[in-house]
Amino acid sequence: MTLQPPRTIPIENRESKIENSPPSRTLIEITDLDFYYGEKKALDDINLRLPEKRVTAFIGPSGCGKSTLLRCFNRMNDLIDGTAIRRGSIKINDIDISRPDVDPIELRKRVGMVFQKSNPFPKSIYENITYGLRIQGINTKSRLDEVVERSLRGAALWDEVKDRLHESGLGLSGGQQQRLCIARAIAVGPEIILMDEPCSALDPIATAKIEELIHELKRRYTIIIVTHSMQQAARCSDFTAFFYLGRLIEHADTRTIFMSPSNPQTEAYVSGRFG
Ligand SMILES: Nc1ncnc2c1ncn2[C@@H]1O[C@H](COP(=O)(O)OP(=O)(O)OP(=O)(O)O)[C@@H](O)[C@H]1O
Repeated sequence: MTLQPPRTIPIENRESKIENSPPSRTLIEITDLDFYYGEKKALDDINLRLPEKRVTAFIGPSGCGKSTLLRCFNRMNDLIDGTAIRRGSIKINDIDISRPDVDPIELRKRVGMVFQKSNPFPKSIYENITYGLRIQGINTKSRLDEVVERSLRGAALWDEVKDRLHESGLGLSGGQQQRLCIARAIAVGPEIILMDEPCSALDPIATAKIEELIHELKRRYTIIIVTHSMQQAARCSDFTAFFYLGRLIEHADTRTIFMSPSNPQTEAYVSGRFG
């Protein structure tokens, strides 16, 4: 007897039942977006609306443009020479984020990012969290203490580190470092948190903690997560967008994408037949 891989990912036990949640307004609106690296088109005619205080997963095979689109939301691609949105727009709260009067530094405070590999600064846990506030000129100890505690609690890390706040962030485990990076993003008061394969370097226990945290964070933040793990998308997202060769193939609530996708390419990908 040959064991076949499951054709669909079981999502019956997910706590996140969007069917029972009130509808959420659109926070990010992407219209007719074409994005280029030099002469290479990496995103082709993307139209997508992402709801506030929900988790949206971006899935698709390597090179399909997931990270590129993620980096458009906080204009991180501006840091790469030769990149350009040549057509279309991205609006957050109805404001086109490419407008010349939108300051990318301000934008990145509102749209925080957590990367594949955790990247704490080589500083104490306390300094990691307060760094963004200090460069804004906030130096009052009581205020910084308050933000440190709130951010670490928000990232489910406070109990593990409250007695070693002045030790190096680099002394934490991989999973703790990733939660420290989430706390650092939270500290500057974002609305949106982008996560680019945040668990790909973590073991299953650390991954489960981050997924649990994502579930908590969506009460206050809009989360977009790029993941190669179909199980992770099924477990922790409310909506899923499937990309292929720079195009958005299908976007729907996660249950629909995994249980009854309308596009045959989506079906083939989520059932593990390609990718
Ligand atoms: N800095 C860059 N310069 C030129 N081309 C790039 C750059 N970054 C990405 N690309 C190209 O853009 C396309 C989309 O890449 P992107 O990294 O967004 O895909 P992805 O779906 O996130 O892939 P992966 O799952 O492997 O991370 C690919 O063809 C890639 O080679």
